[in-house]
Amino acid sequence: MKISDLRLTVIAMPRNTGFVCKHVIVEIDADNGLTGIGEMSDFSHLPHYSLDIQDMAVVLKSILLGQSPFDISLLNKELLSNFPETMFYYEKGNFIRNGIDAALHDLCAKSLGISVAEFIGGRIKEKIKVCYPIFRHRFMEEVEENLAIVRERLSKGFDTFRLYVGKNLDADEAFLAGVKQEFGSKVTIKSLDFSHLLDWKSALKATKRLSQYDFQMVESPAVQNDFEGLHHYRMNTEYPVSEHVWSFRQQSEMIKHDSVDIFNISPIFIGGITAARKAAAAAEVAGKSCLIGTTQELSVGTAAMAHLGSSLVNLNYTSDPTGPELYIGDIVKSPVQYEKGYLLVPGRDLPGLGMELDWDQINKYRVDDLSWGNVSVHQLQDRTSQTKK
Ligand SMILES: O=C(O)C(=O)C[C@@H](O)[C@H](O)C(=O)O
Ligand SMILES: [Mg+2]
Ligand SMILES: [Mg+2]
Repeated sequence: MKISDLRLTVIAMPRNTGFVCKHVIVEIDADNGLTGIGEMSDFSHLPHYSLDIQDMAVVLKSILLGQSPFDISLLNKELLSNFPETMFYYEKGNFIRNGIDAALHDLCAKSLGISVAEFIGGRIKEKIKVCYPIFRHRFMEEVEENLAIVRERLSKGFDTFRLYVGKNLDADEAFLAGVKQEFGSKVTIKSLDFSHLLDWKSALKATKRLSQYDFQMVESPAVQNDFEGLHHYRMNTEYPVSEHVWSFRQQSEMIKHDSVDIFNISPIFIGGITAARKAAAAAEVAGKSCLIGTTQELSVGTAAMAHLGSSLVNLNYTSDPTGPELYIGDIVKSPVQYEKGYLLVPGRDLPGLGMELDWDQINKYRVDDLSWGNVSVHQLQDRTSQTKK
């Protein structure tokens, strides 16, 4: 089997909040007539520049065409040469590598008539506990809006949530108090996510203030790549600490500095299933746990994470992929399924990722390029369409 062609299609998908995320659907054709699909998810993150999609396709074809899709390690090495790791959370080169690597996994598994989970080592679990995101409060009036989201999601079986915090601690506190009062033990707050907005001491002070309420762990309580700061924070709190993995060098520093309890591993942020498996293996060797994070993918990207999560022996914490529940639409005929707050891993009977593109939906949401609309930094940080300053 040889790779014969590649196509990239840009999608602009609004969230229920009105915030629009741009994703790129990847199709890799093989000379046996099969097509592998992948997803470069959510380019709508800082930094505020965009990539030329036509030029990206030319570069990727120069790397992939004529190659065997089974040479996944070699092709990942080539992709890494072209789109190197950086020490930055939202490095767009990782998004590119992720979409290609997922499509290669889909293509190879399809050609063998097996699912991606089987292709990467088999299934430890058939469903993955996830939590629904409550985005950051900037104003007190957002508290009631967010309690209404919890109410609505609980009615749909989501009993676990994660809260982005740190911009308005009065509102964060009011929300946590409201959850405790209205829902009690029916609702679990998995984590407070500081999103690297505060230095470690400010995050520690905020954590102590909010610790009168119930939550299980804390994520990103220091500025990016402050490995010592994460360690200082971690030594001064009883909460497990998680951090996203955005490069092997960064993960290596976090292991050396004993910065975290949990590695938040998402294929999108480390550049694919192949790289994510290496990061999970490094975590296992270092005696650390993992959770599957998210950039909030569509169903193709979410399915890739479900297959990955299914195969991990150290996936010991509630994970985050809930993208298909956040967007107003999707781009596949049968979106991934959630049941009682679990993401269901596509069945063994479905080859590859188990996803089939829906071109009616794709044509409904497709756009020409990754150019930005009129969007502000706070909207990008908090994934909101709200314009109130
Ligand atoms: O855990 C996180 O941090 C995120 O989920 C980051 C979010 O910004 C996510 O990428 C999103 O687009 O909602
Ligand atoms: Mg996070
Ligand atoms: Mg995102």
